[in-house]
Amino acid sequence: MSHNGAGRVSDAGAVGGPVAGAAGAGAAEDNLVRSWGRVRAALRVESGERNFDTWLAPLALLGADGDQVRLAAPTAFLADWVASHFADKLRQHWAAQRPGTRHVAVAVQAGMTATPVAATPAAVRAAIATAAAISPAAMAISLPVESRYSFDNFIVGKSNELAYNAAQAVAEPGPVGFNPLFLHGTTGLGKTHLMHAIGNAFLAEKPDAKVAYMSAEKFMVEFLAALRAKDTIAFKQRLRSVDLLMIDDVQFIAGKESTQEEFFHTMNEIISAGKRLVITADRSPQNLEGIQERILSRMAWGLVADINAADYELRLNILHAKLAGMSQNVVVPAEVIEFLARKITANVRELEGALNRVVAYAALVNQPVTLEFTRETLADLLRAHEKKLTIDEIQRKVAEYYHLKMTDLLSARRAREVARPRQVAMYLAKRLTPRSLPEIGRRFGGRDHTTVMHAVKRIEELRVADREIDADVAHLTRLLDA
Ligand SMILES: Nc1ncnc2c1ncn2[C@@H]1O[C@H](COP(=O)(O)OP(=O)(O)OP(=O)(O)O)[C@@H](O)[C@H]1O
Repeated sequence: MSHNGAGRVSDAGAVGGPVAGAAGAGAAEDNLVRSWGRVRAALRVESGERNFDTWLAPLALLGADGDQVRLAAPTAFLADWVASHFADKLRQHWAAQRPGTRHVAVAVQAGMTATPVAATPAAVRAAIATAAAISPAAMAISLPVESRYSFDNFIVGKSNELAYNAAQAVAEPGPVGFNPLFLHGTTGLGKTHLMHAIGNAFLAEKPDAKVAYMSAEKFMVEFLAALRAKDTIAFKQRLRSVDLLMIDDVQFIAGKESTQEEFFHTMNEIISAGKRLVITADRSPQNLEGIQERILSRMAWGLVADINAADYELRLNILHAKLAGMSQNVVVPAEVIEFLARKITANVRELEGALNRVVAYAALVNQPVTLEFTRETLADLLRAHEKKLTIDEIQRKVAEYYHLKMTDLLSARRAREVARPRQVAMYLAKRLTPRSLPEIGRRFGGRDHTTVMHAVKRIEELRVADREIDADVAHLTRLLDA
């Protein structure tokens, strides 16, 4: 895919750039955030909800200077896509908001969360609200929760059931046995999802309640802005008047002393007033470094629930649920779902992203989703997850599968019942490992590289002509988890 038009892809500007960073609360940045809100609103209408959510919602505003606006995308794929499909629109809408804008650069910002602070729908809604002459200060408590995250579409398994049950308890009216609720787990395992689900369920029970959700980074940015504007009293009052306060990714304030001071007092006031507090972090309180002891012990007073990596069964259930919720009419065979669940193990965000990518691409190029199509579409992602398969493992599995001894497989015997499995093993070694033909030859009893080449060719032909061999190879590939 080419980086045409707006895709003057540059290095990612720092997250601490003019908009997303702590120092970015000035009037110019406010204007920029408001413009971004309007650009996004226009794009949402123009492109349709589905396209917008898939391709444009994950973008974050990094900043602007001269004739250029800088955006960030969480993956290279998305950056490419946006550059090649939305370049003109982005440029056109930005130029309308910010005269003189001639380029919109989309940078890849690895590790960026799906909803960076400067571009969460909440921030955008708040930005639009601000544009409609609500004072920026009102943003602090008016950050709405996202309706698309609910308890209903959170899939429960062993790794997250404690967190899920605790979250439900916090959302129910009536007394809660613990406060705060502290949810922790590594990235992309559903902490933010659960927070929004709490907010939605709480508001469903008590529509007049005041609910605030914000990232710890946003807490800091707003607090520092209030400090600068000598308006901290209003900041404190706004935040402490809520019925349910949720602070996401609290590890962000590690080492930020004045913010921690304020955070500690906010926590205390909320808890002692009997309001609910939910906090998330990427690790447990005892493993958070750079956070004041008194904050840690306050957190540990409540309920600390961890979310662990999803196991295979949960990954499978999540994929089925996400697929059922998709609007595209694309058939995804069970073997593809199983393949994704087997391969993408680290976090749910990535799992969901992989499924979206395959489905969106299949719809775009009008092709059926097959295992091969999935492998090709996700080649970069899968490479990163590849476990190092060795020739030795392949030989063992093949020998076992065909009920042969290893010594036979590696011997000089040419009888068909040994020679064919040997060719299959060579073929798999070539396809599934980065080893060269001469090296594979050496590992198969010192054979020449032309023998290996011949074996690979032969099996390729047989896979087309002989169903049984094709099924054997497919089965072995699965057994090898490749
Ligand atoms: N159990 C689950 N069921 C359904 N969807 C899930 C589940 N767990 C995670 N997800 C989805 O995975 C994506 C990432 O989750 P989320 O943003 O909540 O992660 P997180 O733990 O807050 O990550 P980070 O620490 O990076 O902010 C979301 O789209 C969320 O809906």
